[in-house]
Amino acid sequence: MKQKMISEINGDKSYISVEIELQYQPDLIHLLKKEIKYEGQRFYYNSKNHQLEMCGIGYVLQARYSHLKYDETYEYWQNVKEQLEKRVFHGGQHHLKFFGGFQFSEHALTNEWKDYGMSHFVLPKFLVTIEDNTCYVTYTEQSKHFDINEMDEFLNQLESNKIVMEEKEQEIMSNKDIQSEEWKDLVTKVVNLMNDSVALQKVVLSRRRNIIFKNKIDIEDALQRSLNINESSYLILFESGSSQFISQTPEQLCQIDNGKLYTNAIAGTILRTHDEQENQKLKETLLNDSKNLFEHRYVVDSIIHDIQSFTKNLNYEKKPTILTNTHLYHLYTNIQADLLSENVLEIVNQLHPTPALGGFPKLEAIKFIENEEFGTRGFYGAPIGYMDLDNNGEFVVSIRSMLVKDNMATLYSGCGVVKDSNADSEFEETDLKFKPMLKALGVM
Ligand SMILES: C=C(O[C@@H]1C=C(C(=O)O)C=C[C@H]1O)C(=O)O
Repeated sequence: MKQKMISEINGDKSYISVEIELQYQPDLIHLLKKEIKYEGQRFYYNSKNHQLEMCGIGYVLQARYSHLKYDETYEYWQNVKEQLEKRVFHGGQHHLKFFGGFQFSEHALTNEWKDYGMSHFVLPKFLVTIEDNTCYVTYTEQSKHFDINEMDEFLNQLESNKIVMEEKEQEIMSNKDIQSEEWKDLVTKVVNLMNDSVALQKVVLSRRRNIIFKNKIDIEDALQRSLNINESSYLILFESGSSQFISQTPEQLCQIDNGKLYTNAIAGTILRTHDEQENQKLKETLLNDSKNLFEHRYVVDSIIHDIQSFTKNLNYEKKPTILTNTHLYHLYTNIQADLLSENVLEIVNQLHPTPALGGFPKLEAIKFIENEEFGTRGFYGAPIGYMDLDNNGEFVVSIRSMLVKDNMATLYSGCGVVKDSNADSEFEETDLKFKPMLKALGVM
């Protein structure tokens, strides 16, 4: 059914944003495929409980900085909001969001990541949001370019028949770990260092795998495969220029919702088997394993320390529970508090990186990673998410992720190293953490 815009809008503000409610729910992966002409300027976001799915098509503006600029990005969004004329053609709230992320740490921008700013947020021209089973289409444009016919064209495209998405067999030219032996040596080096001195107690070390295909990687196929697995995980795509970053992460950094902060600690891992009886034992083992509990404790304590100055009424379970992924069990603790600050990005900045991705003590661990780890993390393990018009928002820790460029994918995975760690078992754990992206690529 075609939706008609009811009125012309002549605002004198810099941006105009109009929103309608659709009477049906389009398939957003199909939509990305249909809007391939916007490739390089699209994002996709599916929340962990799958209650919020959205995709951005075309970028009206991009706020990008060559440094980590949390405050500036927040100010930028406040300014855009002030210059925005909003119209909603339904009774509810306006769904426009400022989407983006901050790279893992302040490092020299390497070639690999140069399509993205160190801080990089975008305002979508078209945002399609499916929330609580209702679909909204939001069209945003600079006032001087605002053309309601563009919205009509977009709605027509959205309504047009589903396109056929046939998964193509992809021929692999090469599939290689990057510096795997050196990585194991690095794990052993850290373990020795930790046994000699207590200065460093936990460091998360990451490694990469490079897969080259004969043809260009089909990103919509990759997203569809990830969705089919139906993990209790987020699914995110963030495009810029000729780069496409994907993460299927189980890990939330924080959610800010009307003055409340929700965050969690995920750290401590055991590999699942196919035998349910064996799995019950594994879960018991994980819940009582001192190495894993120790790793987990650091993350919980550090989060609590980091949020103390801007929260009150802190609430969390004193004992972790189990988070189940397809191949892994993790230790998991939910943390909630009332917020004293409404600056979402200040909170993101305080929390990132938790020792689940950095280590403990935080600064020493980050320094170690900067100096010793091979390659640049870029958006791997970094905060990616959105802020809305009410300054609510959600950011994830973008693990189980990869950077795709044309026919090449670079996969990232890491694990916490403590003084009892063993290089071979950490290698095996990181191998399993590649699996979500290998599946997305149809490699397994
Ligand atoms: C670093 C990663 O995972 C993190 C590290 C974990 C661990 O060391 O046990 C568990 C979950 C994540 O917080 C990754 O998946 O790359």
